[in-house]
Amino acid sequence: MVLITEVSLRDGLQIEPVVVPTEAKIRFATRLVEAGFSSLEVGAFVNPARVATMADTGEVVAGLADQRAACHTLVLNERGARRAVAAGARHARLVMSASEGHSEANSGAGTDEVMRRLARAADVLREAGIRLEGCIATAFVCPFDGDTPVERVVRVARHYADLGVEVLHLADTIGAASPSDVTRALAAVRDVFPIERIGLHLHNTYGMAAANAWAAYGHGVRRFDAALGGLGGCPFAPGATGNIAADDLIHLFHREGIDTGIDTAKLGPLRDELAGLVGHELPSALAKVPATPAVVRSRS
Ligand SMILES: CC(=O)SCCNC(=O)CCNC(=O)[C@H](O)C(C)(C)COP(=O)(O)OP(=O)(O)OC[C@H]1O[C@@H](n2cnc3c(N)ncnc32)[C@H](O)[C@@H]1OP(=O)(O)O
Repeated sequence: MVLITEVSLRDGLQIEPVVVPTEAKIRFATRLVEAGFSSLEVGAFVNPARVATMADTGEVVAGLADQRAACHTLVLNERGARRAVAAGARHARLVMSASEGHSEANSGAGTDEVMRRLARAADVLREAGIRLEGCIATAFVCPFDGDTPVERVVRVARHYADLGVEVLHLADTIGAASPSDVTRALAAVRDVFPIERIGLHLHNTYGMAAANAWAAYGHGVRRFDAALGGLGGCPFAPGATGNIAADDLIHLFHREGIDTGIDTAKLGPLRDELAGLVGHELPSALAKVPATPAVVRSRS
């Protein structure tokens, strides 16, 4: 069994020029849950002047309070943590970059300062009983600084462990990692988090996301972020394109006889709905092929 966190309402939408109405976000998240997703990323408590489409994250979280799925949101500072608490969030994902260049572009501060901010944010979140996960952006390659040394990744992982983070996510923010990069980083952080508490957040910029996911699976990783249709990208990382497509990744696992708990028959209509919300076609492989039940099936 693999846990796929569907991130289109956060990472998917954050790079889109349209602001999707709150009600449409809540409706789409509800349908994702009906399709079998038990974990979603639904927004980010960040400065709305920098990412306008995340301004309603509090309302989205509140609107999904009755859902049985875990609804995750990003928190990058104490202000964001207090907003998460006020919205009644039960899960939060701390985020910081491993590299200095992306940290400055994304968070407006270097990594030392962001570590201090996240410590204050984690205090607020823990106090409210919110479960913490931690994401390391640019864990493999930075668009400004180049390859990220694994020592920088391990340093952030240790900080997260000290803050009470339960699950560590390594993010290939610009989709430039290769399977050996994934192997190297996993080997380094496994001393800090056990493999069952490590997830991968992949982008498909250079077409290597599926290879990276499969390499990680071979090392024991069972948690993956993915966005339906391959929507997404970081607005503060030049050259970043879409997330690994949830529909393609689920197809890969199902063909390999690995269960995801997702009903693939529901993914096509959901992908169409998402394309309608953002106003353009989505780039996943499955978006381009006709539905062929003999191929798109679970062997598990
Ligand atoms: C790799 C990824 O894909 S991560 C996801 C994409 N990246 C993001 O969403 C991060 C975007 N960045 C940001 O939102 C900001 O840089 C933050 C929240 C990380 C830090 O903000 P800073 O600019 O350092 O905060 P600072 O304390 O200087 O405040 C600047 C303004 O933002 C506001 N602000 C700061 N944090 C928040 C927050 N969490 N929520 C709402 N407003 C905020 C402040 O009130 C202030 O507003 P003002 O100008 O009206 O006075």
